[in-house]
Amino acid sequence: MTELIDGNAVAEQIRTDLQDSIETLADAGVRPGLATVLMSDDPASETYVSMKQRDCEEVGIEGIHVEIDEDAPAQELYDTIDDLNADPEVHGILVQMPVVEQVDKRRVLRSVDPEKDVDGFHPENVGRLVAGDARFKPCTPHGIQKLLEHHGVETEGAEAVVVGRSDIVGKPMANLFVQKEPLGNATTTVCHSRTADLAAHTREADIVVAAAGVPEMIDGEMLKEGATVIDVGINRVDADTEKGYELVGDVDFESAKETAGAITPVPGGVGPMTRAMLLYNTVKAAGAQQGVDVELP
Ligand SMILES: Nc1nc2c(c(=O)[nH]1)N[C@@H](CN(C=O)c1ccc(C(=O)N[C@@H](CCC(=O)O)C(=O)O)cc1)CN2
Repeated sequence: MTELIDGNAVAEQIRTDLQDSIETLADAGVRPGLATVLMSDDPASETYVSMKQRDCEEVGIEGIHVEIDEDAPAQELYDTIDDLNADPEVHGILVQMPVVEQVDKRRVLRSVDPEKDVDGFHPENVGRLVAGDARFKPCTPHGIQKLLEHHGVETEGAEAVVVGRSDIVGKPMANLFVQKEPLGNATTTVCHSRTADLAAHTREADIVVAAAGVPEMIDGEMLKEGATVIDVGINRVDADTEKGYELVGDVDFESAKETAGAITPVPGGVGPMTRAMLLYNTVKAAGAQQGVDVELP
């Protein structure tokens, strides 16, 4: 029987477990603050940011949302980041990606104070992750590690294939899998758009992380029997539904579940975990900045 890896359930558990740390901070007079910044009219980005703000409210984090017109000069975004860096009530800053074309993405990543960089995208934090001394693990790959842990999936000695090499998922996921630490120690291959024979790699994998952004590109024939399949893709494809689209992953779920031992659904798999780990990083940031020892789940 194929096991369904329920991201909503694990995320709910993490939010519940974070309550103790949030209370510890409250006892010290600290309310964690997370600023989300959106400079885009992409409907998916708007959805994600409002979900993140709703999560903050639910767990007792102060959510601050800044929306910048997508046609505004890039300087408005750079100035906003400077203001949030200087605001002592803001412990975490997240600039929703992708940013509009007039903005220099690398400048944005460099501008966020590394101690408030709850995405873990600042070059200093990327370097620390690679060096095995992560300050903030990027939310999606960290969430995937938590899913694997909750479902007892062994990474040590496993063959892991990461499909996709994005800065947000593919690269940090591969870096976490190769670390000499729990939920690491995997023999890791990164496949991408120029990989000659993708299926030859995925068929050897005990763990497949699909993060290429191509709807349903991985099917059951491309998998090893019993593999754990983590689907990061959240693609909106036209459909005859109320919203005019449906969400599909990078994995063809119906086909893959015939071969996989365990699999995440879309929606309800990795997405909720990305949001839960953002709360986790915000609580961690608040504790570090205010000198309060918080125990994290
Ligand atoms: N600054 C960042 N930008 C982006 C990140 C990130 O980690 N930091 N990741 C992605 C997408 N993402 C976060 O913003 C994200 C994707 C999906 C979900 C989610 O909860 N998905 C739900 C379905 C939501 C829906 O109905 O559309 C699910 O899968 O169940 C949360 C966050 C890009 N940008």
